[in-house]
Amino acid sequence: MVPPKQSNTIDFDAAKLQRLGYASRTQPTLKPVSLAQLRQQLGMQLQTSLEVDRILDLFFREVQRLVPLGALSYQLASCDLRLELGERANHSAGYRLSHEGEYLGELIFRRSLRFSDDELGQLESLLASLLFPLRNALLYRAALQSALRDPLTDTGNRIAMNQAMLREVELARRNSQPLSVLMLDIDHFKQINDQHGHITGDEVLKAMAGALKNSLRNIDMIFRYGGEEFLVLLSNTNREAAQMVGERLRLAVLGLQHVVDNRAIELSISLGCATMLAGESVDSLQRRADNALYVSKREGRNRLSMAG
Ligand SMILES: Nc1nc2c(ncn2[C@@H]2O[C@H](COP(=O)(O)OP(=O)(O)OP(=O)(O)O)[C@@H](O)[C@H]2O)c(=O)[nH]1
Repeated sequence: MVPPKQSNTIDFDAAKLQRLGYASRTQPTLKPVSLAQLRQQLGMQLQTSLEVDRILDLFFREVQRLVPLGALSYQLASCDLRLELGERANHSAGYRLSHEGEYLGELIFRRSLRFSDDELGQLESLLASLLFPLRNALLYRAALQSALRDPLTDTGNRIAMNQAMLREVELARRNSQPLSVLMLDIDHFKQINDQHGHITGDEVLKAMAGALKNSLRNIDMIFRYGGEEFLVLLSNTNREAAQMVGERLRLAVLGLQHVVDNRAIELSISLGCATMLAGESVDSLQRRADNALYVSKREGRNRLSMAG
């Protein structure tokens, strides 16, 4: 941990916190305790979960038995983790967390009153109880993620795809929202492998996945379900919007300049799109998108076909 610095900050993010629903969350009043008691209790409580957000939520709640806080924010950019709890305020004390040289993220306490030196000492002491549970939760999260991701393209794998399809179909049905699926496949990929070798083939796969991801919204999900086959799940997206996204993806890949031996490899994809029908099953939705992809291949490739 590096020493804290107090700072006065202008509260640009309060509106965002409110939107996320954290601002209105009221904290139950817990009985005050001594520092030693709280450290002991935290040591046990924080081991009851392996979820980062649950651990930080517990920590935020418990610490306030000793030091009143307005908000706690945590971020670890390398893991795409960002968490905001409570209501933001002007005064902050920030800590860079690390454990045996391993960086565990940045944690900031905030409130409207300045922190006293005593309070900062207490916060630092309590932070020590957070390090082990937080590190374990981060390791667990990384293990879970690697079980669900394709390491070459950093997209979801087939297991993640099956889980997401079930979840999104159920959510779309419950919320009466549209859901669309795009299935896509690189054209003549075998030729690329045959002419330039598998390593180049792998590089093309990576570059293509990157181009697809850059053309999607954060909430869209992309999975590699076969060698050179990808599925994109577009939540809350109707047929017309999905058709636009599909075209955007097709053009993004067409515009990719992948150069090997001073020559650009020509790349294109074929796509099939289906939008969920009332009461439709996961299998049927996927099958209709796959059939549409087959139509695109049959009709000459480098095109998008919409399922009827
Ligand atoms: N480099 C590389 N190649 C792969 C990977 N997975 C599958 N492939 C190759 O992808 C190629 C797929 O070939 P096909 O199914 O014939 O399809 P295609 O050549 O793309 O032809 P169309 O889809 O009909 O346009 C095969 O040569 C596989 O070996 C991978 O992870 N890396």
